[in-house]
Amino acid sequence: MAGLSSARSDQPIQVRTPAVRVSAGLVASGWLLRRLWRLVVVTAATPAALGGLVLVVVGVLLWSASPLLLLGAVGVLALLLLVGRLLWPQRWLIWLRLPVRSWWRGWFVYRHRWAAAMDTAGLTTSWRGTLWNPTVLTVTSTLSVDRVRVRMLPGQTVEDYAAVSDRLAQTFGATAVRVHSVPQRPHHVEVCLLTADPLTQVVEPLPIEDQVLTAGLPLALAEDGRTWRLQLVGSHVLVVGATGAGKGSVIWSLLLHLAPLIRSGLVNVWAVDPKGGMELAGGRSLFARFAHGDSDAAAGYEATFAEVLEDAVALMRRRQDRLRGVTRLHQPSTSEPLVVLVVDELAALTGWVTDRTAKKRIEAALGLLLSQGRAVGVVVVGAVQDPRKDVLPMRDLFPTRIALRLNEAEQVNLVLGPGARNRGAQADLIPDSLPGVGYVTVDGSAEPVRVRFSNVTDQDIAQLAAPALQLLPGGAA
Ligand SMILES: Nc1ncnc2c1ncn2[C@@H]1O[C@H](COP(=O)(O)OP(=O)(O)OP(=O)(O)O)[C@@H](O)[C@H]1O
Repeated sequence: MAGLSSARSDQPIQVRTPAVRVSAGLVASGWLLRRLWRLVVVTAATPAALGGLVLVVVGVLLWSASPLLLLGAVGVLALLLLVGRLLWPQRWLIWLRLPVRSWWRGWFVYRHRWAAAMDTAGLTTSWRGTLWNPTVLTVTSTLSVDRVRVRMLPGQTVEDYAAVSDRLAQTFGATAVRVHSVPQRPHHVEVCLLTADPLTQVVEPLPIEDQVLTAGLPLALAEDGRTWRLQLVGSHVLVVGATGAGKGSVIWSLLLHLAPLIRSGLVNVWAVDPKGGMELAGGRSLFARFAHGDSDAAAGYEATFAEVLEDAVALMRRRQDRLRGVTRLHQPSTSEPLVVLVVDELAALTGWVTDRTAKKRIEAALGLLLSQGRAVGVVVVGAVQDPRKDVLPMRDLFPTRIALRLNEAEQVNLVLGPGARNRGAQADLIPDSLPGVGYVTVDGSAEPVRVRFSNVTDQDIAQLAAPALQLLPGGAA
């Protein structure tokens, strides 16, 4: 063994492998093959490109048979497209117009200008003398937004793209750019470029649906044209907005979609309207409890609110006793409905209360409900104008937060969470002319979504609160 150790040499070991010499022709063919393979993959993965290719091949075949045949085929195709558009406008849009638009904008707007745009936005990297660009993976267009999925360069983060969103918007002629991470794809980022704003139009109440407690309540339209749904079971909802921002439309949209469930007994709404009942009185017939303050009450104006909240805490505790060890999330039923505590002006229960005893009772009850209520089917939906901590100390206990028009830029992060404004939630820049427009964040998904809540008119409210019409045989009311 001693021989082995004495065999060690102090000479450096040769670790560099000898260079393999490859002919230039081989390298060029390899490069060409890779490019061809990529073209095949991209064509096969893009229905519009595949369809275009098939059309070109058929066109060439027909032309070689007879030019007249090609002309006839083009005429028939144009007629079919026209009929399809008239008879099935939705399918025409989804199957033809949007794929073609995605393909067109993908190649001629984004990939065409991508390298220059990345360079001027500072998103390229130089490494060992080569300039590297993030890669565009896919482009999907709707009529109002282009979603560009990008593979980031090593070392980049989603925040790097969010920081230059204004530059990207200017480069590609978009009205705004939002940047999202992609779940389970840490190397990818989704850059959403807004080409038109569907939220400048007033949104009519969306159709009433069954199963909204599981699918989510369709309360608003998102800027990408999709319906935004509120998952109420298992969440508390905070709505913040300056005066006239449209907080009322959020609460009334919610009540509109809950109304059938209230009538069937699956949901109980307890309404607290500290503004003397001015805002919610129209929905009185829908509420299991309605506290609006009484200026003649012996115990004081705010004592009624404390009482309702304490009753909700007592109910919550009874449910906790029953459900302990049975389930971790209560499922609403007619025997044990979801209790939705709607508070129109939370500040009147927290910051502005003068009666110190009532204030303590309210704060204790609200804190208990917000920290323990959602698992047992007691949820709070609260609206407030001012999100500061001294007005609303427990705002972090709301998993769903909605920021309508706000007065100051600093308020955005207070409501939606740190970094929300950098990610595009500019709630302080929402104009007065767009009530009901706001940004929403839900715990667990970092990106704020821009939406417009449906506008519920006084007429809708009057109909909503009217007792359900009894249908007589033959359909007459
Ligand atoms: N989603 C909406 N779409 C269109 N108009 C809306 C919408 N929401 C509210 N409005 C209009 O904006 C105005 C103010 O709305 P609303 O009363 O709901 O605001 P608010 O935030 O509750 O204000 P305040 O705090 O002063 O009560 C109303 O005239 C209403 O018609």
